[in-house]
Amino acid sequence: MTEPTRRRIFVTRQIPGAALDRLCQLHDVSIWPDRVPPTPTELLERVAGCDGLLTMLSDRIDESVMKAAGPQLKVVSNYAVGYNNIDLVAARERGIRVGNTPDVLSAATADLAVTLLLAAARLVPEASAQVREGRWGAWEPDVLLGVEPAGRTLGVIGMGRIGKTFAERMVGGWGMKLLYTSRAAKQDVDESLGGRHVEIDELLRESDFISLHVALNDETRHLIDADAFAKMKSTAVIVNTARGEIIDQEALVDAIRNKQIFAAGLDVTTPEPLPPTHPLVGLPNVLILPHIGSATDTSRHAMSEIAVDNVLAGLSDSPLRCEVPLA
Ligand SMILES: NC(=O)c1ccc[n+]([C@@H]2O[C@H](COP(=O)([O-])OP(=O)(O)OC[C@H]3O[C@@H](n4cnc5c(N)ncnc54)[C@H](O)[C@@H]3O)[C@@H](O)[C@H]2O)c1
Ligand SMILES: O=C(O)[C@H](O)CO
Repeated sequence: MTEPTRRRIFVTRQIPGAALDRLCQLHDVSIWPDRVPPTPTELLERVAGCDGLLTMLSDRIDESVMKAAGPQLKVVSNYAVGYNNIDLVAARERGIRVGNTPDVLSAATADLAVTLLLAAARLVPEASAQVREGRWGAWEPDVLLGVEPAGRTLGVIGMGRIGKTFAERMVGGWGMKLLYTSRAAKQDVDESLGGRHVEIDELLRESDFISLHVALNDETRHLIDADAFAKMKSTAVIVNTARGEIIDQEALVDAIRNKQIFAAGLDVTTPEPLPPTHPLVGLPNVLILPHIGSATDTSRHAMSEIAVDNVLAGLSDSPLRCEVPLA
């Protein structure tokens, strides 16, 4: 019996768990050894001759990368649910399947959005800094007064898997009233969470807490700009666990400085990493985390399994376990 053909795979970072072992047993796998991503030039060099790529959200997989890989490239498996780093049009034109890792990270990411919302609303970054830096003078009745979510209005922008998981937590736990935007009203959200599908302007005006859960694409880039901040309440808290580019960051800096909104909690920024000298970093009522939404042991192991399954399916010309539609 002939051995199945071993294919060439490039994996752009070491990933948690044992899933890669399955790939290595069947194929010739090369894994980028560093903790920092390959540069665009290094990526072009490393993909040459590959049949499959297992990529991270920080790798830009555009036409030049697909071309550098060669016409035998069958599959790009992204280790993320978001796939804004991949040129889907170029993939479709070249007959390359694209995979992602949905669902298994929804709970972890929704939990982090809750964390950001509560921590930003209670001014945790500044409170913590006061203790660490020896600026905590005394217990005082009127400093570091935050805002409470209970019974207030929550605006969820993008009612997909994570948006809904987050809304369940905030409506169930804090009795929040729910407004949301999405391409269409969601009957299950309206019925189970008392949600109301609204236009974005109404959501921006009425919400006390706003959380972003849309995918990044041409329609959502800078969706939250200076005009949007101008519509928000001065007591509003905004949370972003989606993608940094959905917020116009200069407008966010102005909105915080001018007290147009109360606070912000960000897991995602532009660029990533955000330089420590960036004006957002110095603002006491902005909490910034290093893109850790899916960073739990459970989620990342499950993402590894799906990402490897996606590569294996793509190499055998089968539908992927989680396939991004290209049409
Ligand atoms: N911080 C993190 O670590 C982390 C982890 C997971 C996901 N994410 C981000 O969260 C996003 C959402 O993940 P998900 O699993 O909920 O995806 P999803 O596809 O289930 O939800 C995204 C929602 O955005 C909506 N949407 C997309 N484009 C839109 C547009 N132009 N106008 C209106 N609505 C639009 C879709 O209809 C969908 O309901 C991902 O795309 C990713 O960018 C971040
Ligand atoms: O899109 C995603 O999956 C996140 O940004 C990282 O898990």
